[in-house]
Amino acid sequence: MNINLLILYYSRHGSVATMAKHIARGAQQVANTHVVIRQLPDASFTTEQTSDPIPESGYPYCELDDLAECDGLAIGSPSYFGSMAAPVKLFLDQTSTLWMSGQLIDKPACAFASASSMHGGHEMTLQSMMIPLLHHGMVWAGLPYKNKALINTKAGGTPYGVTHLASHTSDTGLSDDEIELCVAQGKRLAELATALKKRS
Ligand SMILES: Cc1cc2nc3c(=O)[nH]c(=O)nc-3n(C[C@H](O)[C@H](O)[C@H](O)COP(=O)(O)O)c2cc1C
Repeated sequence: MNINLLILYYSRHGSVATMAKHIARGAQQVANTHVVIRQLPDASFTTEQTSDPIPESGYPYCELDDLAECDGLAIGSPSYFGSMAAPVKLFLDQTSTLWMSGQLIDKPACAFASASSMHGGHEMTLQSMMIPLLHHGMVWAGLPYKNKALINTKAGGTPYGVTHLASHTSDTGLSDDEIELCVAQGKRLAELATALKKRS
């Protein structure tokens, strides 16, 4: 049995994009896991999408079908004022048809985030993405404390999902603990997606 995981993110400066790649690496440690990575375009103030349909660089933009077809979801955003960034909310607000058809029920989901201050909303940002996915009936996949990096980290990383503490000025990238937690998060999502798909 194969499982399809969707890793969906918005990233303006690259931190969340880097996390997505490490989460994919973890997911790919689980046999028969196919990972699809998709990004989201910027949102404009007029709420019209102004981006070209094909991004200048990186992964294709996410379409609703990518979400409908996944067996598990990792969704990532920068922390903007302690919450998910507008492009992520805009995408989620277009998922009513999936909510009505119940297509995401009993599929596992996790969230990941990057924030530039230690107490500036890591958990709140994860929680903001968790709530709509719980409405969809998805099963939350956090990070258990058996991952020692959760205790050791001096930067990001929470039991609600992996985060990155980005620098205000020049970000030096993810810490070793943050990378370890990204990989653990991806692996756990793939394992849960496999178990839940077998059960259905
Ligand atoms: C509009 C805006 C609001 C932000 N709000 C917060 C915040 O509430 N807390 C925080 O720690 N960082 C905040 N930041 C910093 C970003 O979360 C941080 O730079 C993040 O790492 C960006 O991710 P990216 O590199 O994937 O774009 C904010 C940045 C912007 C542009």
